[in-house]
Amino acid sequence: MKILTAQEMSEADRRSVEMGVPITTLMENAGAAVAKFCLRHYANEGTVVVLCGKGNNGGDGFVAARHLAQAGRTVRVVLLGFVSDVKGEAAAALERTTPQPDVEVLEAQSEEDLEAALDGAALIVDAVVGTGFKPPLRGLALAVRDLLAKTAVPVVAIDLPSGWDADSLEQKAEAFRADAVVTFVAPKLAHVFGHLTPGKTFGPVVVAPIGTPEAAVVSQTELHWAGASKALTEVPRDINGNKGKFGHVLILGGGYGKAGAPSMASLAALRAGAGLVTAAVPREILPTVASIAPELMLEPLGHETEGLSLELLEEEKLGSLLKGIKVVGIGPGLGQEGTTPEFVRGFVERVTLPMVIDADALNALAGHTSLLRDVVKKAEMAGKPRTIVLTPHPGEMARLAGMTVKEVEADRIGLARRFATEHGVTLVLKGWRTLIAHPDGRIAVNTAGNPAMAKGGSGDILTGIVTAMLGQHPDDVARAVESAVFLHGLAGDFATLVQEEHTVLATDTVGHLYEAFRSRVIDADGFTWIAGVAANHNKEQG
Ligand SMILES: NC(=O)C1=CN([C@@H]2O[C@H](COP(=O)(O)OP(=O)(O)OC[C@H]3O[C@@H](n4cnc5c(N)ncnc54)[C@H](O)[C@@H]3O)[C@@H](O)[C@H]2O)[C@@H](O)CC1
Ligand SMILES: [K+]
Repeated sequence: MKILTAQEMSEADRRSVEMGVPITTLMENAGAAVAKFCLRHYANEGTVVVLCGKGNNGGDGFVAARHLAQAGRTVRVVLLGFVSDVKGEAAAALERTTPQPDVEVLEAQSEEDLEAALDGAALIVDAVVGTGFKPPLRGLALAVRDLLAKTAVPVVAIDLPSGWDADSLEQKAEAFRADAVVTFVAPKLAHVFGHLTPGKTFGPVVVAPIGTPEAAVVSQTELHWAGASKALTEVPRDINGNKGKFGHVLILGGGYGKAGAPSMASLAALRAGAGLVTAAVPREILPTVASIAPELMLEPLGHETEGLSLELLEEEKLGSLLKGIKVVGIGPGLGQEGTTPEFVRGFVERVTLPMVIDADALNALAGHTSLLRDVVKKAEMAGKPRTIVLTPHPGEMARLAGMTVKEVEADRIGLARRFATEHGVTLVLKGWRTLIAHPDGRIAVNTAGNPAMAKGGSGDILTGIVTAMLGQHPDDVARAVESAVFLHGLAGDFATLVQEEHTVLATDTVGHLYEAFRSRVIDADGFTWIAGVAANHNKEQG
């Protein structure tokens, strides 16, 4: 599912018309979708107040009002202006709505009018402005924003909360409050980079199909939504699958006082469906790591104090370590003692298995990233392309790229794309939002996860999940990595729903992976949930 700019959205509208789907149809489908969402997710009694602007966003509101009235709701349409100001498609939609007996239409001219109109509302639909927003918010819309801020009545925004700039990567506080957003055709940048309620887990942001032909949707942003790749995990596992088929993966990590990281990565790899997981860790911490799960197999590495010895890179030692292994996750808790960094570089050079490089293994590559480009090129020449996935947080990215964290955060999309394409690797750049940049330059944006996950261990379990997904889907690297990142965030969302943002531990998140796998991003109405999947799943489960 592509992520569009407002410009690309209006071009999609234009192409739709050229392809025989008129705006009237799009508006009718849009309004009907909004009404369906409201009827399914919000209380089914009390007055629905539909706040309408004079443009087509308002037009969607008129259509939604008609459907809500036909479903038996008492509906109050509040126009910010005069009916005579409404033109074109929106005016036609208003015509189709006004004969409804239970739809009253008020023309609001002042804050008092608005206050009176909102009185007694059980649900508010924000159809004031959508992609036609020209900042800054002005006139009566300002009064509406302030009134909505003072009420707790649920607000469903059509297309965008009014005051959101569709193309913005972060939202300004001037926008209308919204508890849910129903947008159309595809998410816009604001839907995946903004967040409804700053500091709280997402409200629902859903994408409704409205009949726009697929061919009409063209995007130059080269950005798409990572959640669509979850479909990869929704294919029932092969009934005559076996441990080997689902991949035997190796987690290589651990060091002095860092038994937890490889333990968590291994546990997460098991929970994410790997057939077999072996943890290769220094001898001293082996019993501790083994205690995380009896299902885990162990391989002793050298001694933690002097770091990993280069002898481990010898042919037969490496051969026996990697016997039967499909994918390696290297780095959790590895440390940087002694020869460890040199070991990591030697490992990346010699081992051609798909690998996920995280944490201290990433630090070992800082200043040596040309090694990545070289080994990828060498493998390509040999006709056996290599799969290398890096999973840096901004600090590790800064060291890898030789920049400051501030510089990394200043242009996350550009940097991720450049690094991935220049080195021929898949780069998972963690943060808000986590980006998955593929070697071909395409970038997926993850919209699952929440601040509760900014805690020790979160990265280790992501490494485990990515490693396990690659082991199960070696021929679909892009979607294996995208689904792993999305499932990781989704599990964190489920954990936060039953706990609280301060208390969730990385191992709790692992414990909620089953809900993440079980949930669906497309609901019974055909709406795609860009955000709010966890809450909706729990609601649907009743
Ligand atoms: N494929 C799609 O996305 C479709 C889009 N449609 C709707 O059409 C909308 C776009 O319609 P328009 O282009 O007519 O524009 P909008 O309706 O989004 O915005 C124009 C209206 O917003 C007001 N406005 C603009 N900036 C403002 C500001 N800073 N402060 C206060 N008021 C402001 C204008 O006065 C005008 O009333 C979309 O958001 C969507 O809801 C649907 O009708 C059908 C298809
Ligand atoms: K709106």
